[in-house]
Amino acid sequence: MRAVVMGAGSWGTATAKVLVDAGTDTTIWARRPELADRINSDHTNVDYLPGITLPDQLVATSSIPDALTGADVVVCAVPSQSLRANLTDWLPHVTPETTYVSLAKGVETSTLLRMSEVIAEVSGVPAGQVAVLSGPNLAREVAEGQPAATVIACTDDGRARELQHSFNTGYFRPYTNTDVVGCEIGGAVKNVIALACGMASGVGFGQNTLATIITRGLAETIRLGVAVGAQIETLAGLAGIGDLVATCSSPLSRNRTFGARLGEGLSLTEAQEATHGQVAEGVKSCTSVRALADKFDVEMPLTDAVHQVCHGGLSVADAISSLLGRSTKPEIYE
Ligand SMILES: NC(=O)c1ccc[n+]([C@@H]2O[C@H](COP(=O)([O-])OP(=O)(O)OC[C@H]3O[C@@H](n4cnc5c(N)ncnc54)[C@H](O)[C@@H]3O)[C@@H](O)[C@H]2O)c1
Ligand SMILES: O=P(O)(O)OC[C@H](O)CO
Repeated sequence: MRAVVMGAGSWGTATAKVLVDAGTDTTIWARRPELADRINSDHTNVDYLPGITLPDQLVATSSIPDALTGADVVVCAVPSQSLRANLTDWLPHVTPETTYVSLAKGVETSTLLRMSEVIAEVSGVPAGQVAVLSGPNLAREVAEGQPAATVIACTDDGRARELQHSFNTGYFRPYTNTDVVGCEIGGAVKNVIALACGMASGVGFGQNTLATIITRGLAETIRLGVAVGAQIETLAGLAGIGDLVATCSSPLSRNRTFGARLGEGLSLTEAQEATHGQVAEGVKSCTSVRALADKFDVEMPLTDAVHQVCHGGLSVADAISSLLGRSTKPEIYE
């Protein structure tokens, strides 16, 4: 079995390392030839994972045909909003029987489709040929070989189990699940909630506030998930609460860090400049997650507030006042 990881950013590179460490024959595609050359010659990706040594067996290329021809598994490791355009370029070189694995955590803003739906629509393959890998997986920690678990979700359970084997290492433990919807909703919404946690932390609030946002963030994730067909158990698992806690708590999270910069008083443009091109998915996905919630008539006050701060000109202070000024209610409600 040969895997190709399409995208050599933080998570694409860490995932390629996992695959090689699991004994899978792996190629990584980088947009820039100089990055591919550096991975091949120095076994490093200093732009995204400085200080990490990549396995000698990892082969890099900047040629799309060379990367994709003959690949059994295509791992999609580009940002959510660019996946459709990238796939369109890749498709002529992909074998029809290929299994796709989506790493992207977002909802397409133009269509409100989840990433597995975008892959199935663009490629024309059945849903059972598309898997999702999602969990509490901060790229740097995984690349360092720190213990972590993840979920490989696919409606075709046999395919999920084959992939589980290809990604299983002594430090990275994949579980299977057939609930693709739950994994993708968990992954997309946690980025938005991490922005909210970052904002609170940037303002100077402590753990009570963060725990409140995480818990109420999970409540709105579950409301949306159930409305679109997810299983609650998935959202109580690694791709739900697991990823939510990791992302909302870690200074390594780009989303949390982006939110913290807004909380400290930086403008959206200043916060964007400070990311140095690395994607904070929640900034765009707060728009599509909010639109999906509107479509299914689901209440998501934290997502609304993040959207208003990022795209509606609301200050973080006013967002906090408006959230706390809402009418009181029972904790558990429909
Ligand atoms: N970094 C993590 O810790 C992590 C962990 C799990 C999941 N993810 C998810 O994986 C996906 C990829 O994240 P990442 O961390 O590798 O991102 P990144 O910003 O570090 O890298 C993105 C990669 O995609 C490439 N790319 C191709 N087309 C692009 C385009 N049009 N615009 C921008 N970049 C383009 C870039 O060159 C780069 O190699 C995201 O959806 C993210 O939410 C990230
Ligand atoms: O750095 P972030 O905020 O994109 O989050 C990284 C991962 O999704 C954590 O699982």
